[in-house]
Amino acid sequence: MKEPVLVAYASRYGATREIAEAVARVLEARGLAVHCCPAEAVEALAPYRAVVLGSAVYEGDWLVEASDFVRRFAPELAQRPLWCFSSGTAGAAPTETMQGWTHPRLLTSLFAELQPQGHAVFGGRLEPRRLSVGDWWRYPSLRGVRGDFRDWEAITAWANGVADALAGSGQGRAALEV
Ligand SMILES: Cc1cc2nc3c(=O)[nH]c(=O)nc-3n(C[C@H](O)[C@H](O)[C@H](O)COP(=O)(O)O)c2cc1C
Repeated sequence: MKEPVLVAYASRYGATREIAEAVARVLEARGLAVHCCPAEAVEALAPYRAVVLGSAVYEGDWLVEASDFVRRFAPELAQRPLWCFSSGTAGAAPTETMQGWTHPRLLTSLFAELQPQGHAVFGGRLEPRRLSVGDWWRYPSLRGVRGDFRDWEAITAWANGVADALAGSGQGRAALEV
């Protein structure tokens, strides 16, 4: 059996974890061995043939667990096919911070260096009753924005694109964007 694909995620309230799990299920259904876990739990990339890394977006950036993952494993990530996805309310929320958000600010240079095969931005989930008091008060412009904006069809299609690329050349250079 080929080495597994790692699906690593950073998630504060579970929405991004569930997207990562859906991506992992699609890859598994396509016959790939997959390991899906929180980014901070990954100790080495040596066992993996490819990496899918997803993070929730908070105040315009990825969560620190995902940024740390990229910094910790930059040399190994440069040697493997890498796909990234972000989950946020961008597009669904009428706030300046979120509109037009596409890439994590702090990671722009690292993204240029690592050249992921694709970076998808998926709608996330924002349920005020789930938020910590800190998050609720820290981001007043979010008030009034609520709902589950995750598009499972788009997520499944993107994951199938990742599987296609891995099955095709073994490296999959095709850029996949949603
Ligand atoms: C305090 C706070 C800040 C947020 N900032 C952004 C943002 O800048 N851009 C965005 O698209 N979504 C933003 N969101 C929405 C979250 O990214 C979205 O709810 C995401 O799906 C949460 O994922 P999680 O449950 O995995 O943590 C923010 C949410 C909160 C509570």
